[in-house]
Amino acid sequence: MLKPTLLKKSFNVIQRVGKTATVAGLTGLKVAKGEKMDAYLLKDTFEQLGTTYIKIGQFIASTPSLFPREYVEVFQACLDQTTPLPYSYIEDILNNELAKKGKTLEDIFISIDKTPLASASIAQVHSAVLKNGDHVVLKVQKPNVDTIIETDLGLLYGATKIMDTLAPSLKFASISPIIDEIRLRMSAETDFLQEAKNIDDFQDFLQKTNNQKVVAPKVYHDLSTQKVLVMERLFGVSMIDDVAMRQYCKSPSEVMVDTLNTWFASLTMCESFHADLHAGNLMLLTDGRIGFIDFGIVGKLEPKAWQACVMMMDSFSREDYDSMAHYMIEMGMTDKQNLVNKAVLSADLQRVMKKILAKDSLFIGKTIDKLDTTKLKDHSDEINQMMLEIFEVGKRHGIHFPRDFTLLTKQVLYFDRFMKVLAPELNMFQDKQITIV
Ligand SMILES: Nc1ncnc2c1ncn2[C@@H]1O[C@H](COP(=O)(O)OP(=O)(O)OP(=O)(O)O)[C@@H](O)[C@H]1O
Repeated sequence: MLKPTLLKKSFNVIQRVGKTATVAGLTGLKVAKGEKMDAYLLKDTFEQLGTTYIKIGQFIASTPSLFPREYVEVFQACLDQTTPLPYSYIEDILNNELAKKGKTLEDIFISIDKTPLASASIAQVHSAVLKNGDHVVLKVQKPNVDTIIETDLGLLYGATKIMDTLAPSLKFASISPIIDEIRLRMSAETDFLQEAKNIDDFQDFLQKTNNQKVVAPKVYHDLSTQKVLVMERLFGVSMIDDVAMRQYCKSPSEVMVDTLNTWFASLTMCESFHADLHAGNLMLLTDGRIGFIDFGIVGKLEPKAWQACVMMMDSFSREDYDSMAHYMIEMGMTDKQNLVNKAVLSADLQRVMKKILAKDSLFIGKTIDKLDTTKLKDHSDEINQMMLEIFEVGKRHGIHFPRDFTLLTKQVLYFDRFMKVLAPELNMFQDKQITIV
């Protein structure tokens, strides 16, 4: 039974999300000054409301094309760490899932550590040892996560529809596609068989490219189900900790170069690319190799779209706006290609970009390739703003970037953030050690 307070909360949230989304340019409005405080309040509310809202919060953080910068920034700190569930709940799920395979815990494990390695909103991770002596980790989906998400999203969707009928002028309809998108991402994240496939694809790619520097944990398919993922346990340190990393490598910067080269290569050579590679999902192993973990969120990009994206950035660095417009059209969805007026788009890009470049002394009179790149890293804000402006200009001209381009942008911003700690001297797009295409 739905509690009225829950329903009220949902309406409250939808109202706030509605404001966020409409403010964000769906209606072209600008964000008011007090908006940052609102963003903090909303983030706190989401953290309290649990799984679905935390995931929505993370969606906001990763979709600068849709939400105002204030919200994107504040939601980047949306915490997905929860108080661990007592092991008895996890054991119940393990028993149920293994029973589907005709197995029992006693058949398979010597031991399972009851203290989790990690506990987030969707899953809890425990280490264990198999009967054959292999060290593994068990990623176990928390009870009823799928039902909770479906109910919450259903409620939000329903609330949107009601608001839409009652107050059509508020443009709540624009939120339904957002909820659809979140539902799509969440259903992928709650299907561990899909995650297992993503890991397999990545391992095929490593093998195909003869990459000896990076690994992903081997999946134990015969023990894995939609709710339990059994994987090889990797031993090492998280790349959040650059001091700990130095025990196993000469320079974190070299590790960063190998990480970036592998990820960029995966964009065109792997079935999918890892789209949630924050420093916590990267490990430096005790043997010096790099471990990619947590393949719950992946993206797919047509090689042609990625090539066009790189060419677009290149055109921008040469201040060649005609060429920039050409590649932007190539990147976007093709159905309206013929309707986009390239000359007007080019002029629009030139106007907007020049305005941004003129705002900051760092950029005055310089093309990107002539900038002091050490300073460039301190200006990621301006770079983010440029990305947002490119999205905006595109939108005005009817160009819709590929869906997974948002995931790609988010990932690049992630790299940008932790490179500041691990490799402050490195410039992702200019360093000769890094191969982007
Ligand atoms: N194969 C592995 N070997 C060693 N440790 C692992 C492995 N897989 C996961 N872990 C540990 O468990 C933590 C959580 O795992 P994972 O990121 O897959 O779960 P999650 O629920 O998606 O978490 P989050 O949403 O915080 O990224 C990792 O940060 C890491 O510390």
